[in-house]
This record gives sequence, C-alpha cells and structure tokens, in this order.
Amino acid sequence: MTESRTGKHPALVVDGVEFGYVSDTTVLHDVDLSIDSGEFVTIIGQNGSGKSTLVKNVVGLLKPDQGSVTIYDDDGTPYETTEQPMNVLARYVGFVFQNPDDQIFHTSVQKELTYGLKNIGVPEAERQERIESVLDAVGLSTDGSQNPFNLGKGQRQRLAIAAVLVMRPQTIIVDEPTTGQDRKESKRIMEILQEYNDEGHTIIAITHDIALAAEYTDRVVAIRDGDVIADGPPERVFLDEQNLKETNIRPPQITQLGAALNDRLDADILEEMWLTTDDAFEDTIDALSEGEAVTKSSRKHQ
Ligand SMILES: Nc1ncnc2c1ncn2[C@@H]1O[C@H](COP(=O)(O)OP(=O)(O)OP(=O)(O)O)[C@@H](O)[C@H]1O
Repeated sequence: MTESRTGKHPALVVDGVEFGYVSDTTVLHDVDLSIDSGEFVTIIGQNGSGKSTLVKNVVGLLKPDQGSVTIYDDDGTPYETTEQPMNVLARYVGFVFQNPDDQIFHTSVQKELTYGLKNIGVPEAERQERIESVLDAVGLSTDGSQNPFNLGKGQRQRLAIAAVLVMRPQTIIVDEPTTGQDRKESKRIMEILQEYNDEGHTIIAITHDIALAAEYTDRVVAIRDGDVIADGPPERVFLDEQNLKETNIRPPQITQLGAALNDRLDADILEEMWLTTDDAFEDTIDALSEGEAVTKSSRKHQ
C-alpha cells in the first residue's frame, strides 16, 4: 500500500481492488491508491481505461470484487465502503457525475440542493445558509425556484457540483467536470474546486484536459487498462513520453500542456503545433523532458 505523501491522514485508501461488471471480465486489476487529506489530484487515462469505475468503487456506488476501499472523515476516522450505507458515506465523500443529467432529478434548484442535506439530517436553518453560500460559490444566481432543466449545460454542471459541495464532504470527486464546456467555463469550474481545496477539502477530478490538470493540481494519477501506470506531480508524469502515449495524449493538447507547465513554448511553436504532427509532438516532449525551452530554433524537424 502507498505511504502518506503529505504527513496528513489519508482521505481515501484503495487497497488491492479488483472489479468487473460481468463475471470473467475484470475492469480494475489489483489497484492500490492512497490520497491524503487536502490533496488536489487528477486522474487521467484513455476512454474505457477504468477511471469512472475506480471512483465509483471509491464512493460506494460499486463494491469491489476483491480488496477494499476506506474513506476517512475530517478527523481521520476510517469507514470501509462495503460496510457503510450510501447515506453515511455521503457525509464524507461526494461524487459529481460525468453527465449532470444523470445526477439532477428534482424540479427546482432548491429541491435539488435540499435533498442530500435532509438525508443527512442538517437542520432547516443551516440548510438555507449552506444553499445560499454554495450558490454564491458556484456563481448561480437564482431564487431556487428555477427548474434545473431550463438552465444551460454549464449551469447544470455547476448545479451538480453545488449539490455535492453543499454537503461539505471531506473528499469531493468530480468525473470530467469540464467536458463540453468552453475554456472560460472549464477554468471557472477548476477555480471553484481550487477554492474548496484551499479550504482543506480533498479534490479528485477525472479529466481528459491535461493542461487544466497541469495548471491546477499537484498530483496526476494515470490509469491504463484498469491499473495505475503513473502517479506523481504533473511535471513528472506529463514529461514521460511513454505515459503520454499510453494515456492517449496527443497534440494539440501537448502544446497547451507545455504552456501550462512552464510557459516555455513560444507563440510561433504553439500555433504551428495546433497543426498536429507526430514529429512536433516528439520533439516537444524531448525538449520539455530535458528541461529546455522549446523554440523554433530548438526544433529538429522544421
Ligand atoms: N455499467 C457497465 N456495464 C458493463 N461494462 C461497463 C459499465 N460501465 C463501464 N463498463 C466498461 O468498463 C470499462 C471501463 O469503463 P469506465 O467508464 O470506467 O472507463 P473510463 O476510463 O471512465 O472511460 P471514459 O473516459 O470514456 O469515461 C469499459 O470497458 C466500459 O465499457
């Protein structure tokens, strides 16, 4: 099992987890992962590599076939997910679905945000205070009576996030929060998560957007075929060419990544690499991994 990285108590420990949806097909293979309280982690990997399956095992929506998942509250008290009902786990770990429409099911914003709070027994006066504060935090201005299905996609995504934040769980897991959002909306969502991380919450975000991962998070976990293949700071994970290939990261993302990592790509190269060539990709990775500035003159393939 992985040791604590930060010296703080863990937020969650995944220990030897195996999981398959149908017998004789395993999606997760003996996964070990430990995330400490207060970390901001991104999980990356190709489509179908098992990212969502892993986090659904963490939040208790799925139960491991082998191994265990333990989550921890603010004080470091452990709760093994197979032994706890969902309404107990929801106090300590919150999950924002990939598609907000799979999560939102009430006919008003107010009801959507009240539902979970009632389930965990938060008194009415505190419920209202929490709802107002979370709507403010995610930038949704509504009196609460609005039907969520009349909101835009970005607003529905932020409502889905708000429905988890309002519960104030120690750990918040968000499955591809920026998919289908424009750059401005994506950054806004990452900034909301950053603010909660600054307040001490553990944040785990699945994302295909490696530039956002590099910009906002301290640690990247790369998954391939239901196994963790890399785990470390973005500058280490993303500068390993094999990791990038195995997690299917290709240009133009690599140019955004370079800029997010250290601002070392000059504007000409950035523009050129949007045109996407394997040579450009490999040259840039070579240069970045050697700690070089990437400029037109440093490129081998012109
Ligand atoms: N409900 C399900 N029933 C059967 N198989 C499933 C189910 N959900 C996912 N799978 C399969 O499990 C594997 C892992 O899927 P999962 O959704 O965890 O991957 P992912 O890395 O999150 O993918 P994506 O990036 O596309 O969301 C895939 O082969 C997928 O087809």
